[in-house]
Amino acid sequence: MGTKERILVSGGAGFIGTHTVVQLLKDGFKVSVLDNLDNAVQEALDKVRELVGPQLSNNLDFHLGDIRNLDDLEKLFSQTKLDAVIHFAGLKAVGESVANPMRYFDNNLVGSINLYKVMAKYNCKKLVFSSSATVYGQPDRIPCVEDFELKAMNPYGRTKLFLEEIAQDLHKADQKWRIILLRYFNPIGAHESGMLGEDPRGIPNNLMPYITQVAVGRLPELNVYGHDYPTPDGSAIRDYIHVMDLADGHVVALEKLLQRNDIGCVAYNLGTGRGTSVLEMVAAFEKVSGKKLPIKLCPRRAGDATAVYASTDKAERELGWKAKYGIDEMCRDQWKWASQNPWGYQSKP
Ligand SMILES: NC(=O)c1ccc[n+]([C@@H]2O[C@H](COP(=O)([O-])OP(=O)(O)OC[C@H]3O[C@@H](n4cnc5c(N)ncnc54)[C@H](O)[C@@H]3O)[C@@H](O)[C@H]2O)c1
Ligand SMILES: O=c1ccn([C@@H]2O[C@H](COP(=O)(O)OP(=O)(O)O[C@H]3O[C@H](CO)[C@@H](O)[C@H](O)[C@H]3O)[C@@H](O)[C@H]2O)c(=O)[nH]1
Repeated sequence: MGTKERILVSGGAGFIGTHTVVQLLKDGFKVSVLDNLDNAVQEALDKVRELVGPQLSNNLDFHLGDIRNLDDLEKLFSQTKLDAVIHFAGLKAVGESVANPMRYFDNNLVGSINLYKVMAKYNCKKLVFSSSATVYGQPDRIPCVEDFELKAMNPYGRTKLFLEEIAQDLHKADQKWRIILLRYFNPIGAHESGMLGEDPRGIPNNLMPYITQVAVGRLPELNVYGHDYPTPDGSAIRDYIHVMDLADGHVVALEKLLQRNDIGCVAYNLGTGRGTSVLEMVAAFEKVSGKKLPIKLCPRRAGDATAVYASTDKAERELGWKAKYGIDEMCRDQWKWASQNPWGYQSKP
């Protein structure tokens, strides 16, 4: 297979980024990763290289840099011809964004605007953007359909909402832009090899990393936030999606972006279309890991929705993409990663 275009993957050392880079390299793309390692480590990209082997690793280069710094972007774009960008770089902790909104506006908004300026200057106007189901706010109806009204519930969500609107405006002003906005539901799981996975810094905010750290003994028990929701078991429902399905979704979106000139600026949900409750997730994880997870039933977490899941029709119809994996495979791969790497990419501190 010959090599294809060169893709800039901003934030490519992070959780979703590393899994996507593996699939891009395997698909024959050349990849330049730009990451400031704010929430990632170099070792993650070493694992990517190990996974794809020495030959495909030649198609991967890493640039330590920050999208808030125009010089870092200029340096990269002036030295390398980039054909498209998958833009993952950003901060994503909802609670932190409430406490420190300026950090989120600076990193996610200013950083992305810088990136788009430099992309335009170097005539690289093909973009896949990491949006989020957070743009649906507390949806009035489920499943969430792409043309629902959007709303932000917190500063993190506001950055995603603004960035979707900024992308629409960019395209309105200059039709050479081709932009795909991917709204991820709840990405979990890990590469099936157990070599790549999510490695959050500090105490995890999200359900699956928390469950994992309880299972390996790093945390004593799981707090289940809310057991009085109007759902069958009283806990909240989300649409969890295997990170490898998500990675494949990026590859198909990118292929479409490169092949078609009638993309415009368009949003797709990436989810499975199925909802799973917190307690169902605990049970599924216990089954694959053989570990009993101590849980504590706690009050609802402020700002959480009762039930959120995706309509996947549009992605199926227009991208030809559908998630392959279910909850059991997500838990299996999450456990493989965690049991092989209980302290993530680095050894026990
Ligand atoms: N994981 C989720 O639940 C989820 C859900 C919806 C959307 N998203 C979005 O997907 C994207 C990737 O998420 P992830 O889960 O892989 O997170 P992550 O934190 O693992 O990856 C983000 C990467 O971006 C890098 N980064 C952050 N700020 C940067 C900057 N200014 N310059 C250069 N690099 C920078 C980080 O070091 C990290 O490697 C984010 O934009 C996130 O908001 C994630
Ligand atoms: O220790 C925990 C952590 C979470 N939960 C619950 O588990 C569910 C899922 O929570 P979490 O994993 O934090 O995901 P969300 O709150 O759905 O938000 C994630 O998914 C959104 C949609 O993609 C993104 O926008 C957010 O950035 C990302 O954190 C919620 O009901 C939480 O209350 C617990 O019960 N205990």
